[in-house]
Amino acid sequence: MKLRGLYAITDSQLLAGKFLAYVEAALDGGVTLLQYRDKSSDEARRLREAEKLRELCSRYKTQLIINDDFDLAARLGVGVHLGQTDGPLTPARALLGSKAIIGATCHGQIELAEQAAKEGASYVAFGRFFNSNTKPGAPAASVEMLAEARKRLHVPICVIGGITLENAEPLVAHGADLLAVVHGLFGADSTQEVTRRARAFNDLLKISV
Ligand SMILES: Cc1ncc(COP(=O)(O)OP(=O)(O)O)c(N)n1
Ligand SMILES: Cc1nc(C(=O)O)sc1CCOP(=O)(O)O
Ligand SMILES: [Mg+2]
Repeated sequence: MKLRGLYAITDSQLLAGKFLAYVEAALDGGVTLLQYRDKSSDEARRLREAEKLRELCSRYKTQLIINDDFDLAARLGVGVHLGQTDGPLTPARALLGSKAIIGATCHGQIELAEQAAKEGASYVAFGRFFNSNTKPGAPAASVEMLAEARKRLHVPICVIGGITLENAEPLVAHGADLLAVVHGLFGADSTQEVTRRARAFNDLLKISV
């Protein structure tokens, strides 16, 4: 099945004290991929939280992706997202198996995406498209590049970086399959608002949940 939909990404600071409640609210509104992104080195907590997310995802039939750490992904039997400095795709694919979802960061460079697709990436991620609270220093990507990438690539295209309900539409119109969002989804005042936003992102992608 082609990967398309809302790609929710967790943020340990933003979700402090409301982690599982906000994640479940998002899943309730419809999430195709959920990424566990925790940049700390507290391995025991990371394992505990990832296990809880795996259980939640299995209840909501959502695919869990671990950021950076393919050993943790292999331990849990889930997918992984790898940046340009997080290790090569080929051994990750060998470790996780042919069915695992493996994503690759490609910044604003179509050549990186072509290479990642050749090495077996399940989706390629371009960004940052807008100013991002979560990762302000990420390299920039443009809508023109996205349109060109759509013509050249046959793998699902994920977009990331400062995406909100207000600015996502042109990205969908220019070929994005997956909208990867932290603040624009979880930076909400209530669980009800998280669910409403998730549903609205799915409406933008014309996905019925
Ligand atoms: C879906 C998605 N796209 C891009 C990234 C960024 O990955 P990376 O460049 O490795 O940076 P960190 O997230 O690890 O700080 C991502 N995580 N997810
Ligand atoms: C983790 C990440 N990677 C990016 C990239 O461009 O590669 S932007 C980003 C942060 C996404 O969070 P928000 O939706 O809050 O901007
Ligand atoms: Mg990374």
